[in-house]
Amino acid sequence: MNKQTIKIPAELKIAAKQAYLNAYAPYSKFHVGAAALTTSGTIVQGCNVENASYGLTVCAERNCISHAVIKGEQSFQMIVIYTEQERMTPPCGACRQVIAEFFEQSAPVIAFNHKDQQQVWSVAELLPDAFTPKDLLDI
Ligand SMILES: O=c1ccn([C@H]2C[C@H](O)[C@@H](CO)O2)c(=O)[nH]1
Ligand SMILES: [Zn+2]
Repeated sequence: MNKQTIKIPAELKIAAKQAYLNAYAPYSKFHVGAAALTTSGTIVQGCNVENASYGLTVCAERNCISHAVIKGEQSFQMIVIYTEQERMTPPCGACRQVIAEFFEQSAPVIAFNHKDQQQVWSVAELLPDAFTPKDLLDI
């Protein structure tokens, strides 16, 4: 994965922005949209969904991946995360673990904002030496 040459489909960014509009974040007011491109080329969306019991909040990235799994998609090319923050929003630790379950180590995770600034990480950069299905092979 070359961060300079990675091609992000315009539709993927549009999908993340659209999901952002549905974020349910009355407590933090921190709205997040995500969209993932599956290996088969389809786009799935997610937004953060908070709860009055704060700890039950689910992030946009994990909702996006679960949404894909529900649709029968378990393999991905990339995921984009949209916020309207000056600082690009990286996935939290829980989301990094779930991303590592389904994405190649070299797959790009792209954060972008309303000014179309962006930051790209590989899955391996976000979660080096991740615990993944390969670590369960001995049981
Ligand atoms: O990458 C991130 C970071 C945070 N959040 C959500 C969780 C919570 O609803 C709010 C503030 O943490 O933003 C996401 O959805 N994705
Ligand atoms: Zn998260």
